[in-house]
Amino acid sequence: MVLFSEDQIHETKMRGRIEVICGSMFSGKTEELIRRLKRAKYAKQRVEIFKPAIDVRYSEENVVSHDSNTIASTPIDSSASILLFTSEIDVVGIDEAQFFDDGLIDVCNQLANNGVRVIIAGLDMDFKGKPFGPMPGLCAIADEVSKVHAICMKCGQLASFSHRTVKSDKQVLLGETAEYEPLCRTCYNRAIEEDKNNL
Ligand SMILES: Nc1ncnc2c1ncn2[C@@H]1O[C@H](COP(=O)(O)OP(=O)(O)O)[C@@H](O)[C@H]1O
Ligand SMILES: Cc1cn([C@H]2C[C@H](O)[C@@H](COP(=O)(O)O)O2)c(=O)[nH]c1=O
Ligand SMILES: [Zn+2]
Repeated sequence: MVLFSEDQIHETKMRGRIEVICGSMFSGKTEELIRRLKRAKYAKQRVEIFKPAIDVRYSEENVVSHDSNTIASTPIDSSASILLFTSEIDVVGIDEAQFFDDGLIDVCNQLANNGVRVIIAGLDMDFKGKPFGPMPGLCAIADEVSKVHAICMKCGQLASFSHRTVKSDKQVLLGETAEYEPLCRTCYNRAIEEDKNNL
């Protein structure tokens, strides 16, 4: 699998395609998204970046990684708004895609069919280990999916799961290290068993 995109044709030539960067929290999705978008800007491409307006964790306007890398973005409430901002655009970046409606799948297909390179970052699974929002559909239509991993906070192996450490059953609960920890499959299953026993 090609983990990081360094393909000259994909990066600098006008050709519609969909790239998905997915994984658990703290796996480097936003950093990788920002890296690809900054490279597109160096290549003098016209770039537009979107995030869900509900994601006000680090900034209302910018896309910001856990390591404080940042890039300016347009916060929007609905995936349909993306089409209003993307005439004359070469590359579209979307962060926290799991929070968008399912209409995002059609929007991304339309953009790619019109020659736009679409780069999407999002959580593939919620805290219950279930597929999150439009992410499975986006993975299905993507030309390339990069699954990235955090480091398990309990054993140091690669982590694919986001364990919620506070009591809440809502699917959407914004948070960082005070609310979530990335865990590998073994440590996640153990933590879920412990959570059940502590109810
Ligand atoms: N357990 C962890 N494993 C890996 N990176 C971590 C961990 N905890 C904190 N980080 C930090 O998170 C950064 C990745 O942040 P970010 O790109 O925002 O991730 P994501 O968008 O996937 O949540 C890493 O560079 C590192 O500084
Ligand atoms: C697992 C999980 C996460 N969230 C929230 C928590 C954060 O605000 C974002 C994920 O951000 P990151 O850039 O991937 O670290 O999503 C949630 O609402 N529900 C969940 O199940
Ligand atoms: Zn582990």
